Amino acid sequence: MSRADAVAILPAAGKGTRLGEAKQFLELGGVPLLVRAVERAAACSEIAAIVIAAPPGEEERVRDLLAAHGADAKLHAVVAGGAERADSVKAALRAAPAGLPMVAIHDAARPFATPELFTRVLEAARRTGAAVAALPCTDTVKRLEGSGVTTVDRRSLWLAQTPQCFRIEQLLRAYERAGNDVSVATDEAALIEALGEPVELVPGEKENFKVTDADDLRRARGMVEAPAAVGFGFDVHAFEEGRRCVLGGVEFPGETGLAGHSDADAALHAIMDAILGAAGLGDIGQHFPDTDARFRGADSGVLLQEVAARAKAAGFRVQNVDLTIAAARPRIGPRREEMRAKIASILGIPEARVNVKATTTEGLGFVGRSEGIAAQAVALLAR
Ligand SMILES: Nc1ccn([C@@H]2O[C@H](COP(=O)(O)OP(=O)(O)OP(=O)(O)O)[C@@H](O)[C@H]2O)c(=O)n1
Ligand SMILES: C[C@](O)(CO)[C@H](O)COP(=O)(O)O
Repeated sequence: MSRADAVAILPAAGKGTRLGEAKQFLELGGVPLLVRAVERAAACSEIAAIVIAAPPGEEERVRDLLAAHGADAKLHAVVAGGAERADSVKAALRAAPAGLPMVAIHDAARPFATPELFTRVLEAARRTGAAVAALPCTDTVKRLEGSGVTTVDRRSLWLAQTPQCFRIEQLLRAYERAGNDVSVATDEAALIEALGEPVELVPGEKENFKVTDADDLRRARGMVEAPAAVGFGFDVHAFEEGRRCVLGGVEFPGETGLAGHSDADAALHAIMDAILGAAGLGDIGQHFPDTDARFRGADSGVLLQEVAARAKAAGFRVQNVDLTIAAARPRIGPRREEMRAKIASILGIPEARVNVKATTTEGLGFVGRSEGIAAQAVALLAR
């Protein structure tokens, strides 16, 4: 029968040595890892209260983050964690509310455990005293000793996850018995095993992996973030006698050019804004301000290349671009394929992924009156 008899403890005081930075505050799709882990525990109806071990000095930050994400409904306390995982868990246990006989310990670095997994492990722990989510080993396991490799019988091997659930009195007894040896235990169940008492293994979840290194972080982000992003760009430049006419990276000799700080290529500017928009990087004015003398007369092709590089640095690759130029003159049609090739080569993508369209606006508006040129573009970027 289900009952709210458990406190969830989330150790979140680690330093993220293997990742290269503390990971509990890193965001997955705009939500910090720790907040996601708390949300999963809190969604289990059998969890009545949550205690978090934060990096010392970051307790307030953790409280504020949970409140900001509306994830603090079951929060009972945030305490300062310790140098080792066991120190953090013990500090949290000391702050657990009285009257709850069960504890579910769950890594703040496991953001994808389902609430049902908490329920299943708690049910087993009420039966056995101690239970752990774990996955059977599905790869062949090798042992390397010196230069000798042998194969280990995997049929009895399981990979432990969290939640790990216990009767609180039993876990406290295990800590007491372990004394100073506690820091060598990489999980809590090992302490119960050391007492010679049973631990039940409950089938875990493949998605409940621990974010330990950079590959794990990429995988976690891939699970929650959209695989692609779309952006829209729009630009207008007025004609100005005496300037070169450059559009879509192609020069139109003999045609009146456009006014602007750079070469005023409205078409490439629209593409740049579409890419920046998809990557969430603002607009070209922020990247190449017209108050900066370095961009006077700049080749917009070079700027577009730089924009694609900045989008790539932010984790995006341009997939395709669709451009529409609104111009009474020059005539775009005869130069369309040249423009496609130029844009594709600047972006480093096949020509088939660049489309160029043109309209004269049927004589209407500022374009129709030949006062200037407008360009619109959409870009699709993949992560
Ligand atoms: N002194 C510590 C060490 C770890 N943890 C927590 O225990 C969980 C599992 O630890 P791990 O994945 O190893 O995280 P880190 O200790 O941060 O990573 P690393 O070992 O690479 O430094 C994490 O939620 C981590 O914040 C903790 O509360 N206190
Ligand atoms: C508790 C644990 O997540 C079970 O797999 C694991 O042992 C934690 O180890 P870490 O080295 O602290 O990441």
